Amino acid sequence: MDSNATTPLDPEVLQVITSALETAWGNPSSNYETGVKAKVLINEARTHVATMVRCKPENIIFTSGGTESNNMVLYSALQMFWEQQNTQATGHTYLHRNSCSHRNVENENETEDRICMRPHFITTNIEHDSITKVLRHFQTEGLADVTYLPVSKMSGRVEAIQVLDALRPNTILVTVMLANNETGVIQPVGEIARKLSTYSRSKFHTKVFLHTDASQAIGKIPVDVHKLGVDFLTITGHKFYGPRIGALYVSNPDDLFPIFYGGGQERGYRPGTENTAMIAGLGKAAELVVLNIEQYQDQMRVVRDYLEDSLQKQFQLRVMINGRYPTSERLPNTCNVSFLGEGLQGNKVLARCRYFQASVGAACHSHMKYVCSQVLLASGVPPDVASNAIRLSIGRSTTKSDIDVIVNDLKAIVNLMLAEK
Ligand SMILES: O=C(O)CC[SeH]
Repeated sequence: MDSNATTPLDPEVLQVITSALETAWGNPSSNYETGVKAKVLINEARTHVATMVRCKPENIIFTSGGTESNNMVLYSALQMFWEQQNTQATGHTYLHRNSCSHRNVENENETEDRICMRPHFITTNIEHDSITKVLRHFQTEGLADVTYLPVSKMSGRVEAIQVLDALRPNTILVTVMLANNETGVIQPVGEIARKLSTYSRSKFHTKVFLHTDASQAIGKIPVDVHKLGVDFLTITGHKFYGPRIGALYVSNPDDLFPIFYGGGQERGYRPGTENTAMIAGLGKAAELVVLNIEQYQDQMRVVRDYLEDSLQKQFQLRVMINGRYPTSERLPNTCNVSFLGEGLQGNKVLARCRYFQASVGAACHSHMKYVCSQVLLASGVPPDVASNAIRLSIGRSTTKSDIDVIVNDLKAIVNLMLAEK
């Protein structure tokens, strides 16, 4: 019941990986048969991943996972900003970042003719750490200014008008996740793209790039990069029954800069001898999504809704469904729920459940001393409710009979904990 943390390999994916490990071990850069065999698998996988997000194969770069894909976008944006400044004849003196790092434009009165501009990023306050911590690093190092837009406590979403209001002449990238990993709330990325493109060009005569981390959305809802209108989109294999690698959609590869250097693999954007078997597995996982996304989506939604109905019947006023807002859409598989009452902290309830495993929030925070989810607090969930939250995320194989077992397990544990008080 923690599919948003990770998913097992689909059996067909495992079979493809195993076969590739055995038969496609050659170096894909080698131009003899053994290498060519590997290269063919990689190109087939690229085509399947491209089809999954409705783009051309040449717009897909394979990476080690969502974190690397997100880092590539953010570091590329830094480079793009300086490329733009060095070529734009604007009358201002744009100093290189090293000469700006000691100066904080936001706190100094810069004379018009020597504006020391740093790139400006716009994001939200509910992003994954592989976005937030990179941007915090940029700020600490004086490399960029960042605006963290608060999502609405009434919808769990950020609105396009907030993005437009935050734009500055030096804004280079907007990054907003497509769906949140804890609440499942889907963000209006397509609407942001439509408004951002016209507004930034009319107001600042610059292109502001748009990225979305689609890690939690792919495999649960249809994802079409052209409908979304994004310049970059992050893909994470282990969220949709694929291997622990990832990919990055890039609308214009010329806008992408490598974050490390080596051989010419991935057209130089992501050097390193390719992980052929895992790439082949990612391609199979993508192929399965293309073939089955409607079925996956419907199955997950039916079971998730049955879960929430069952919890409300069993617990009535003692249960709160978090992340469900009248004006927002949610991923079909995510249920964030709190059992109300003193002593019913989410981690304590889960520690006593015997028939299923789940989490109180993002897996990458599980090492931290338990504090309630910052995402839930940001999304308007009161602290005493957020501290009692557990995240239940349905998988492709979760059934209604599974849900009956889980709800009965929760009922027994919560009643026991209440009786012990
Ligand atoms: O939300 C999760 O568990 C995956 C990201 Se760390």
